[in-house]
Amino acid sequence: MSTDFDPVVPPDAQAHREAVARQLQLTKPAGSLGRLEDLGVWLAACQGVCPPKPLVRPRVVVFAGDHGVAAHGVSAYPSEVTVQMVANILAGGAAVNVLAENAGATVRVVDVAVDGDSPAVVGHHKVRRSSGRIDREDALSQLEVEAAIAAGRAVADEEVDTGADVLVVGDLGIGNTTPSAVLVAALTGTEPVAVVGRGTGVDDNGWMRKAAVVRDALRRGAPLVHDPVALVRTVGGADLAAMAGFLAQAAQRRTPVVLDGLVVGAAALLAEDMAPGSKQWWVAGHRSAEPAHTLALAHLGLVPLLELDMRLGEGSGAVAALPLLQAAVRVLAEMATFADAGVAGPADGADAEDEAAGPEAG
Ligand SMILES: Cc1cc2ncn([C@H]3O[C@H](COP(=O)(O)O)[C@@H](O)[C@H]3O)c2cc1C
Ligand SMILES: O=C(O)c1cccnc1
Repeated sequence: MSTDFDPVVPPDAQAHREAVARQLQLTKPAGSLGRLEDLGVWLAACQGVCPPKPLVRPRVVVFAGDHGVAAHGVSAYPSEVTVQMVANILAGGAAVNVLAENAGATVRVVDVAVDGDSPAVVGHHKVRRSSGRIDREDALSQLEVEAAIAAGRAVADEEVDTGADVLVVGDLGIGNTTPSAVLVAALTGTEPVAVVGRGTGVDDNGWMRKAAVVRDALRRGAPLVHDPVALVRTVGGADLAAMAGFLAQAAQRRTPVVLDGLVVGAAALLAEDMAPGSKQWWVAGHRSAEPAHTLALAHLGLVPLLELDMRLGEGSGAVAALPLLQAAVRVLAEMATFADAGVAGPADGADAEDEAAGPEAG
């Protein structure tokens, strides 16, 4: 079944140890590159090799889908924008395209549930047109939720099989911050008002309509919090289900993923429940300005790399962080060691070796 996952294999402990030791041999005071060092160690462990190989094929996958709630005043923009933005991404004009090009990454769009005929996207993974209006009806049928999760998994397999060495997940779909807020509230046990943000920039009246929709949907979803598939079927959507399948499958395929903001964060909560331990293969690219994103990150125990007050989606915050991953790998692989460079190491009595034996991250 599309919803059964094998136990997650953690990133490689031996490569992790070697990377921690190598960081101490490089020509810098121990620990002086801070979290950039941890990032390099994690990527070496994900690759199972130290020094790690440069990231040569970063790939961004944007999952697009519409939402029935968008017709009820929860967004500052109309639903037509979704299909129009799919075209914009395919033409290379969206923020994610520019940020991806800046990082040497390529972008793919997967139409899972766009309400209209989206222009040519590679492969057919469409589950339905728009997900159901979650405050009154289920987002998906049982067959549809299984198809959506399977689609996300198949896309992850395709990307890994064609050489992606790091994956970035993005979202596109007017209204999608509403089901995402519901999922985060349900899975973190939070009050509706604390998860409702401005999304694309709704005004006060829009915010109140959104809060009412979140409250009603949360009531429908509350009994299902221990069943992630039932939860996303009832109060999520096809795009969120596909993202969850993609995230869990990336972990199955031992491929690192950079997470984006609230929408991807909601899918990550689902994926971690579907395949516990998957989060060891993810890094949080940024902290979105959406309040529910902070709750999702805290629940997953992930600390974001960037805090730029971004609130766009499309994978933009994750792609903005991608150059840090590339830098972290190169530092660990390309810096000279004290021995190579003829630079004196720590003075006698310094405790660099103690630090090497310290607790392992990740
Ligand atoms: C032009 C435009 C480009 C976008 N790119 C991502 N989003 C983001 O905003 C939408 C979610 O916010 P809400 O829940 O308030 O509708 C999604 O399309 C998401 O991908 C965009 C939104 C717009 C308007
Ligand atoms: O954080 C996000 O994922 C987000 C925020 C606003 C709009 N769309 C997505």
